[in-house]
Amino acid sequence: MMNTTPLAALHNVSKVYQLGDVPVHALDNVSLEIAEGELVVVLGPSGSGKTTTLNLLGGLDRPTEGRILVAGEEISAYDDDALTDYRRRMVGFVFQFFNLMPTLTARENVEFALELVESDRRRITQRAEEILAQVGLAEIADRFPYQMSGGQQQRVAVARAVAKQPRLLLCDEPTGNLDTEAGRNVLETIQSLNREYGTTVVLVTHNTAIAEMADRVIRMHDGRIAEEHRNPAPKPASAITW
Ligand SMILES: Nc1ncnc2c1ncn2[C@@H]1O[C@H](COP(=O)(O)OP(=O)(O)OP(=O)(O)O)[C@@H](O)[C@H]1O
Repeated sequence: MMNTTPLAALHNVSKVYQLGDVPVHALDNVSLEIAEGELVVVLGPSGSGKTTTLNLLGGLDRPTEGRILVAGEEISAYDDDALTDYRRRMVGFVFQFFNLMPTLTARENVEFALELVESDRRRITQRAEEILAQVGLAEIADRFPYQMSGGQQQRVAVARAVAKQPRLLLCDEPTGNLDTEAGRNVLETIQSLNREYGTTVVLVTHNTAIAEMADRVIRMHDGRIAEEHRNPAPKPASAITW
């Protein structure tokens, strides 16, 4: 049984960016609930508000209007320090461009992220080892990013994001810079973390094929939710192609 209290909720959220004198309505009165353990794919054309939604959920930005609640915390009311603390405790991010530290190995990239939330050196080492094995990278843990394929780098980025066991994993176009096979591998990794650990995932993309792996699909258009449906039989990521 799914918990009925949503893990995350947007209530009548609007976001207006000011471009000089011109207001840009990135989100227009969006309401949305995300259940704990759900894997949600957000689709939509460029400029429809996908990244804005993700950034608001992740506490990288604040709404102009409306409320955002995550795990009972009203993050839209938080100041900068509280938001930083929220991101550290609750959120893992994966971006299109892997954003690994080029001078650190895969293992060190993961350990570096863990150091922000954990001080026990032994636990950091252990946890990094464990998560790299889980995403199938144990053998290349001591390589630097330039010694890895794009897909491997993105899996390190996923490992880094989930090492601290965040409640929410937010992925912005995680396969956008990868070929189909490497992209599929990354999606398999994300799906297995969702299935095995119940990590709630929100994945933003304009690749409609990826929607097949979702529990729920949300389509955005012009800063609004244009359509939303539950997927009765989500596909294993391994079966997706584009
Ligand atoms: N920091 C900002 N300053 C001004 N305008 C912004 C800013 N961020 C986003 N916007 C505008 O808000 C709207 C929504 O942008 P958003 O990035 O959320 O769309 P998106 O659906 O993620 O698009 P893409 O697929 O291209 O990433 C766009 O019109 C964009 O130009």
